[in-house]
Amino acid sequence: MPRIETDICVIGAGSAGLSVAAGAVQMGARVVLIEGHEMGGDCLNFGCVPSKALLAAGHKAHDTARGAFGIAGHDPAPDFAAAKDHVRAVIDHIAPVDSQERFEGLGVTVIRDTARFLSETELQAGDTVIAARRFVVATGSRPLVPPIPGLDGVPFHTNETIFDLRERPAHLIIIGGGPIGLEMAQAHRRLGCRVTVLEGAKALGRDDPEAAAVVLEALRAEGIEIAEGAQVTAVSGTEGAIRVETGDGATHEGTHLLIAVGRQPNVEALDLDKAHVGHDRKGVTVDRGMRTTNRRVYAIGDVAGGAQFTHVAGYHAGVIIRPMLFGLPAKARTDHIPWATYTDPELAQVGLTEAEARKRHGDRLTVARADFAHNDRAIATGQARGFAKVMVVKGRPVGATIVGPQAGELIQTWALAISSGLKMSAIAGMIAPYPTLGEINKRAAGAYFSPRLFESPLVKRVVRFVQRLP
Ligand SMILES: Cc1cc2nc3c(=O)[nH]c(=O)nc-3n(C[C@H](O)[C@H](O)[C@H](O)COP(=O)(O)OP(=O)(O)OC[C@H]3O[C@@H](n4cnc5c(N)ncnc54)[C@H](O)[C@@H]3O)c2cc1C
Ligand SMILES: NC(=O)c1ccc[n+]([C@@H]2O[C@H](COP(=O)([O-])OP(=O)(O)OC[C@H]3O[C@@H](n4cnc5c(N)ncnc54)[C@H](O)[C@@H]3O)[C@@H](O)[C@H]2O)c1
Repeated sequence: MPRIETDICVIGAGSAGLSVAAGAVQMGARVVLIEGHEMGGDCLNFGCVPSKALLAAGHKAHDTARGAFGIAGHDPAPDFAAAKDHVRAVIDHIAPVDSQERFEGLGVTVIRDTARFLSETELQAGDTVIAARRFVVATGSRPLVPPIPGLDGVPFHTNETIFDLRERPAHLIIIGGGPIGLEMAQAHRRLGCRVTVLEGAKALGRDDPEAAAVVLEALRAEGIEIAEGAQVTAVSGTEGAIRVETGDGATHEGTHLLIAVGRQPNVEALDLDKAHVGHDRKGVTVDRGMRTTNRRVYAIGDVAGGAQFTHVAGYHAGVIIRPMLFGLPAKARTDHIPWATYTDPELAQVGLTEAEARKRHGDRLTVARADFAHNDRAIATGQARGFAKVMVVKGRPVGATIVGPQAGELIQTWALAISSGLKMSAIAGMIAPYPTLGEINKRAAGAYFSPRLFESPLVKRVVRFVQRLP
């Protein structure tokens, strides 16, 4: 049996594994990368990339249909299969960056097979045994398929199959009102499908409720039916005629079904027990340095059971490079991680939500806000709905929520402020070009200072005193 001795063995060529492999090999380590399925993992093949490409097609159809500013809209008759061609073309465009050829060109040994541990220091992929100084488990997650009665006898889609569907579903029922469910709901609605979302609790339940409400109102106004508190209890039917029953006694009928109720870590195939790597239902158990219960083994990205985003997977990779390559300590932070849901309007968050900040900081919290209704660029472009609010403690932001146009871009100001410990004065003192959507951030910072300036008796006394001077 072939045997490889290496410095670092990475399992999984998704966002997390690719980032660590590319970084480590370019800094001089010998790296083996093992991938059992598609290079690029979920984000490229079944996640971020296809979902944003499909949303882009949907947004284009919507804008064409709507018209505005004296320009007539017209029925774009969206070609569903052509939209899927766009999705495929986008994946193909990006794929070379994540490809086996590119990584081999960097000097990584790539093995295309499923990996499983043999012991604390060795694993096997295909017929090759790999012994490594350090292992990185970056095996990601897959869609959770809940044990709903009847589901095993009904055809359904997940994020792993929905992007291959080339015929437009007449009526798509989506179980789950999280980011996957709602992004897919809007993309399909705008491409001409009828869409029903069945959410067992609150849609976008991890986000600020006030901001989530803005998104939900916009989606409902487009004709997407969103039922909250609608836990799915039974599914029946065949392709083209699906029936879904919910705990509130309602029955929903549609032609296609998408399951989007969360994720499940990919741990089963790894034989983690043989390596003495602890794990549970949420994923591999890690400490703040992303180290598992076996000190030679790290776990990063979705499989580590924390926030499940591509940028978090990349961040984890950066955190473990320090100890693995340089023997230096490193800990992952979570207080500065942003995320965005790419519906129209977008919803973005970094740090604490208002409710979390209130719970943690009580009366020390100030919430500063600004509305897109007063942002001249948003008004000019007909996008003046939504707001930014910033949670501030002792003059520094501890969280920010933005719902509105380009929220995923705009949140980056606050992501920088929180990750670098900047004060609100840094944002208030920044000059933003006029007229930009980004002015909303400066305005929110200004809103933090205005009561302190305009409602302060001390300020007024000082001003009156200075005015008496010659
Ligand atoms: C529909 C959808 C939309 C999303 N949109 C966004 C978004 O807009 N922004 C964002 O930040 N995040 C988004 N995400 C989340 C993002 O895709 C994940 O957080 C990210 O892909 C996690 O990267 P990862 O490397 O941890 O795992 P993955 O990308 O899942 O990669 C893990 C890899 O490991 C391989 N593997 C598993 N087990 C083994 C084994 N035993 N041996 C060998 N190989 C193995 C798998 O085949 C896979 O290629 C989205 C997810 C979905 C599903
Ligand atoms: N824009 C982005 O960054 C983006 C986009 C998509 C996905 N993601 C990542 O993927 C992860 C998974 O997304 P998701 O939307 O699948 O999961 P999620 O956990 O965020 O949402 C799933 C929803 O399904 C509901 N649900 C569960 N069981 C149900 C049932 N039987 N009936 C009705 N509703 C039920 C839950 O209450 C929940 O609101 C996200 O947490 C995120 O990390 C990110």
